[in-house]
Amino acid sequence: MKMVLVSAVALIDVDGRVLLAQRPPGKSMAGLWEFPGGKIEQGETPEAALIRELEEELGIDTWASCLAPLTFASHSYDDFHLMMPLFACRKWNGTPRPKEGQVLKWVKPEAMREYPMPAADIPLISILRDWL
Ligand SMILES: Nc1nc2c([nH]c(=O)n2[C@@H]2O[C@H](COP(=O)(O)OP(=O)(O)OP(=O)(O)O)[C@@H](O)[C@H]2O)c(=O)[nH]1
Repeated sequence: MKMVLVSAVALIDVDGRVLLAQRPPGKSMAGLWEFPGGKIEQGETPEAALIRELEEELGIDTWASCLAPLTFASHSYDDFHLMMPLFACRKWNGTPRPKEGQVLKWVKPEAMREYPMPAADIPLISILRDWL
């Protein structure tokens, strides 16, 4: 099966809330809430992919030294297998703004179950809750 590498991040604010982004209509898995991030390009590190995606999607800057490996998702969808490292990040420059039509929401880990997420993300919720 095709292997897709995606790098994702739990951005955590001073109140311990996590940023979720709702996938816009027209995209695959539209309407589901996900962690910011995206596909890792050829020759790119997971950290570099995230730094690039955070600028493109949210207009914020962060650094590899602020990205702490937290856990990962390994999940088979119908047409591909997703391998997705999840980093945690508490420090960045700028205020996250939806640059690609997403809806953004800061969510307490205890409330994340109320936000429908992609199947791959479901096991990550309790890990994040226990860790925060
Ligand atoms: N960023 C992100 N992607 C996720 C999460 N969970 C999950 O299954 N994915 C999947 O990983 C892929 C992310 O790639 P992407 O963000 O570059 O997706 P895209 O919409 O540009 O491309 P696509 O339309 O081919 O899916 C998508 O298939 C997305 O559904 C998550 O929490 N964050």
